[in-house]
Amino acid sequence: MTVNTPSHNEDIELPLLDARLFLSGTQDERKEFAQAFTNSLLEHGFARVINHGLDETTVGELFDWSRKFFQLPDKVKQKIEHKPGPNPQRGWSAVGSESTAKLFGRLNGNPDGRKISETDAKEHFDQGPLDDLAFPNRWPSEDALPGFRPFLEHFYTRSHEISMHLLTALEEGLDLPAGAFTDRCKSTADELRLNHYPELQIPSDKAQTGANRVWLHTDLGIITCLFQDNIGGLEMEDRRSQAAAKQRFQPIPPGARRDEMVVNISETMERWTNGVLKAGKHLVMTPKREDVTTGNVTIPERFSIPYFVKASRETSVGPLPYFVSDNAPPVYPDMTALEFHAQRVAKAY
Ligand SMILES: O=C(O)CCC(=O)C(=O)O
Ligand SMILES: [Fe+2]
Repeated sequence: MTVNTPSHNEDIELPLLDARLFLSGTQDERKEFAQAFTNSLLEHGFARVINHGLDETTVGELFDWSRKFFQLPDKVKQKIEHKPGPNPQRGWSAVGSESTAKLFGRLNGNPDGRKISETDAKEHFDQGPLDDLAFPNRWPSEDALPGFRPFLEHFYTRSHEISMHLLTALEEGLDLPAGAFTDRCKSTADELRLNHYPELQIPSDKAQTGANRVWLHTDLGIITCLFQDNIGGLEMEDRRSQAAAKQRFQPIPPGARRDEMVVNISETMERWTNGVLKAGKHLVMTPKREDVTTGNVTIPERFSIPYFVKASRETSVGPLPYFVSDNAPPVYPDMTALEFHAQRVAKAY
C-alpha cells in the first residue's frame, strides 16, 4: 500500500476492475479480481467495476424508465408518496423530503462551505423486494406508466444476483468462509433507488465552486452498487486527508460506459467487519462552472441509480466472529438490521 502525505493534492485513481475475471475466468483470474476489489474497498471505501452482468443497454433502459417516471405529473407521483418515518422507503419522495444533512450533519459537520440548502435537492423512487408483505412496494398505476414495474422488478432481481457475486468476491478477498456475508442476505431486503436531481438555478459564486445536491453521508446497507449518468458530481472522501485540518473530497467522474458500476462500503459492512472495511463517505455536488462571472447559472438535471444491498431484516448488524478477538473487541453493538435501519432513518426527516 502506498503511503501519501495528507497534503497530497492529486486525485486518487480508482482502478477499473473487470468482474468477468471473477465470473468466468480461471482460478487465478478469479483470485486476482477478488483481491483487487477487496483492496480498493479496504483502501478507499470505493471500487469501480465493469462486466458485472448488467450490460450497457439494460442500464441505459433503466435510465430511460427513470426519466419517464420523474416526468409524470406530481399528482400521479403523489398517489404513491412515501410517508416519512422509520420504515424502509417505498414509492416516491419529493424534492426536499429527505435531509442527509440531518442524518449526518452532526456526525460529519459541514464538509466545506459549498452548501445551498440543508435538504437534498433531489426527488427519488424506492423499490424493495418483489414480494415484501411487511413494506409493500408502491407502483404507479399500469395506465400511468405501462412497463415500468416489470422492468424494475427484472432489474432488481438481476442486481441482487450480481451483488451476491460481489459479496462472494469480498469473502474470498478477506479469506472468510463461503457464505460469511451472503448467508446473511438470504431473505432479501435490498432497495433499488432512482434519484433525480432537477435542474437548478444557483448564484455564480456557487457555480464556480460547486454546491451540494446531497450532503456528505455514508449509506446504511452492506454495499451500494451505483450507476450515474454523464453529468458528474459524485465525490468521495480522500482518506489521505483524514489527518489534515481540511477534509478533501474528489470526484468519481462518470465512466466511459454507462454500465460502469461504483461500489461503496456501507455502514452495515463496517459494523460486520468491526471497522476493518470502513464505509465510504460521499456527497453529490453540482458540476463546477469556472467560466461564469455574474448572475444566476443554470445547472443541468442529473440522474443516478443506487442499489442498496441490505442484510436480512432479522440478522444482526453487530461485528461477525471473524473480526472479534481479545485484541479487537467489538466496537459496535448487536441489533437486528431492521432495528438499525429504523434508528438511522428516523433522523433523516
Ligand atoms: O447520485 C449519486 O451519485 C449518489 C447518490 C447517493 O449517494 C445516494 O442515493 O445514497
Ligand atoms: Fe449515498
